[in-house]
Amino acid sequence: MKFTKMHGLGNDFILLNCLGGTVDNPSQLAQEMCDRNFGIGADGLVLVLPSEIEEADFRMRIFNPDGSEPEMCGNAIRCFAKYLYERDLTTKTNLNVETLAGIIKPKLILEDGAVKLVKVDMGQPRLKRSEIPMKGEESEEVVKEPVEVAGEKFEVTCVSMGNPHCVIFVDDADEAPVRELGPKIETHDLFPEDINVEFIEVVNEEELEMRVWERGAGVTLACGTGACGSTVAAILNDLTKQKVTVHLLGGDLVIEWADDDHVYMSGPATEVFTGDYLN
Ligand SMILES: N[C@@H](CCC[C@H](N)C(=O)O)C(=O)O
Repeated sequence: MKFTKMHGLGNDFILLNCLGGTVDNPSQLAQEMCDRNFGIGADGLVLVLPSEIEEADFRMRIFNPDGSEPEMCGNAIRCFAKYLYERDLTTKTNLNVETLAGIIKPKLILEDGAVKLVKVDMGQPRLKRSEIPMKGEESEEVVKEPVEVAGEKFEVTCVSMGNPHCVIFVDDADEAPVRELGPKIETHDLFPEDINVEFIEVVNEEELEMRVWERGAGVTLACGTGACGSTVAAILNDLTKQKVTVHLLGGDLVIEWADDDHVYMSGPATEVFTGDYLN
């Protein structure tokens, strides 16, 4: 089985070209291929699929290393768009991609014919409690809500970018208890579909420092939807301007929650190698 290994700021993926037919049991395959000791090793398995809906050019499915299927992945969709363009599978530089979070629109920014950056219209953030989803009485937004985890109290701001994010503001991102609290918050009773957890230090009005624990994956070097959700959370808390640079362990993303209520994410995508998986 031919595969391509790519990453977006160190958040790494295995891409499979399924334009001619999909794979059996992608959930199982993701668990095997993403294993860093017994497989190729990755934070997710991405299927490149045709779309059957008229407004979309292609369809992306992504599976976490634990086999679960999230609605969206920001870093993967930049890799997805670059993969299609560089393999001449499309000539379009503006794509409409069907995902479980709706149609997401990556735009390739070229320099001397090569893909330099990908700017993605990630759509509107969903703020209602039921949209995140989060248990409890319905509210228009979940901002600075007290939550008790492992005997400690935290204030959380929650945002859905198609997939769910729980944002906690901290004084020092490097000291954030990502590995200790991440898994406990991920599976907290409040979140019926589990949740991604972002620890955010506000550097200034235009910069955030982020550490992330991803649902179904654990610590990763970057999370695109997480950077978008965290920017929205920072703005809801009056902490930053509408456009910020988010510093992640793997590099920087520029995120803007624009006047049209859409969130825009700009960042790189990198191909690392191709191979043949012997299964
Ligand atoms: N790394 C991703 C998000 C991948 C999905 C996530 N683990 C989830 O379960 O929602 C990104 O770049 O957005």
